[in-house]
Amino acid sequence: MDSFSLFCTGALLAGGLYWFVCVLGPAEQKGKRAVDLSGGSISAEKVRDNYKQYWSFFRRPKEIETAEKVPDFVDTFYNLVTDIYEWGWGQSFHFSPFIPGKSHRDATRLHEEMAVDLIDVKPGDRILDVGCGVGGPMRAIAAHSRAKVVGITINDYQVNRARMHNKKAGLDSLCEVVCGNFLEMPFQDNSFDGAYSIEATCHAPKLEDVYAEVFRVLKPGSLYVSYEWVTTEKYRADNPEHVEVIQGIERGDALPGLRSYSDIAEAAKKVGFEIVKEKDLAKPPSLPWWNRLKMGRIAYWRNHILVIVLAAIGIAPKGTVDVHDMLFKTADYLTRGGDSGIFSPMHMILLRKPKEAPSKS
Ligand SMILES: C=C(CC[C@@H](C)[C@H]1CC[C@H]2C3=CC[C@H]4[C@H](C)[C@@H](O)CC[C@]4(C)[C@H]3CC[C@]12C)C(C)C
Ligand SMILES: C[S@@+](CC[C@H](N)C(=O)[O-])C[C@H]1O[C@@H](n2cnc3c(N)ncnc32)[C@H](O)[C@@H]1O
Repeated sequence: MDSFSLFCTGALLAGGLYWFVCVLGPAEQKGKRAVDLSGGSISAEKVRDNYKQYWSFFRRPKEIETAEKVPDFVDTFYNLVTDIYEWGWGQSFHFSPFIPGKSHRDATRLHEEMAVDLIDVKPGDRILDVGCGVGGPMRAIAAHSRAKVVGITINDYQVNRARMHNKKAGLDSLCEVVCGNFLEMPFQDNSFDGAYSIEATCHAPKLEDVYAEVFRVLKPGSLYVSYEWVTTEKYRADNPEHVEVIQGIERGDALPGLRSYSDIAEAAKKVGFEIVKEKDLAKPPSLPWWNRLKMGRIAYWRNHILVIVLAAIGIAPKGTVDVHDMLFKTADYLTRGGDSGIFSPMHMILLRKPKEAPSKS
């Protein structure tokens, strides 16, 4: 081959690689690039070990005996997945019903705005985002309601990402992010005018514990809405396929056991909330929330090849391939959970802290 052909071949290969990594890299355009994938606060050489520890802890979610260790492993999980989520999904780490003619971004925003509309807040109110991720919902909600949103997440890498995004969006005067455990929140009693949680309380080993904390920090008379991950009335514990799907969802999403839809209101009543409304937002006429996962399948294959290449050449931490592989399989379990109707990630419950404390008899 003469030097001109060699040059052309090299340029073509380099151009192709640039296109594959930097242009085609994200499943959709989000801001995080494939070349920036990291293990969150975990140093690159420890990513694989942390993944193995995570995996052996959550392998059999229903058999986790040490519930007090769950928040630490959930923290590890978010160190491992936060960059991949941002790269392949965006800044809002949740699902939303499919809306024909609307982009995923718009459908996501509408699902978030619905939460704050339900809790009836006024501009200037102080509201709590329980399990805020990197703050996608928080920013949409602050911009829509002009309320001041305080978010809490167990993962310090997410705190930094969220603060950076808030600043970039010019919303840092309305959005504050705190690193902490939602099972023991660093907030005063009766200090919030409202609260919401979007697909986050499913990480709590006992739902009552997180609901009790939200109850404590809310002002009397104020509202709390939660979008819960649940098994539906179609789930049969004696059906091996149902069990496989639910276990697959639990393992790949750091869940210490999914709850049944019928347990949610019970937990809320137990800590003193009044039930205002309860509705599975995934049910018809809503269109499938899992459409987006199905539509992304080819992109996830491409992403997997990209992650393998980036890890092989030392740009991404080695364990990223294992983490991506786990998410790839989890996407399939979630899709099967949606298709079969045995799982919902948006069982909505709207709760009120009573104005008067119930009298002790
Ligand atoms: C509420 C939770 C997270 C819900 C979703 C935001 C995430 C659940 C599964 C994730 C993903 C699966 C497949 C990934 C794909 C292989 C990769 O190439 C790009 C990112 C994914 C699409 C990733 C994105 C986020 C999820 C959809 C839980 C944890 C309680
Ligand atoms: C799936 S993400 C959802 C994030 C956000 N609500 C959204 O929709 O983008 C779950 C969030 O809950 C947080 N979380 C889980 N367990 C927690 C705990 N014990 N204390 C505080 N945050 C927790 C995680 O750190 C993560 O930010």
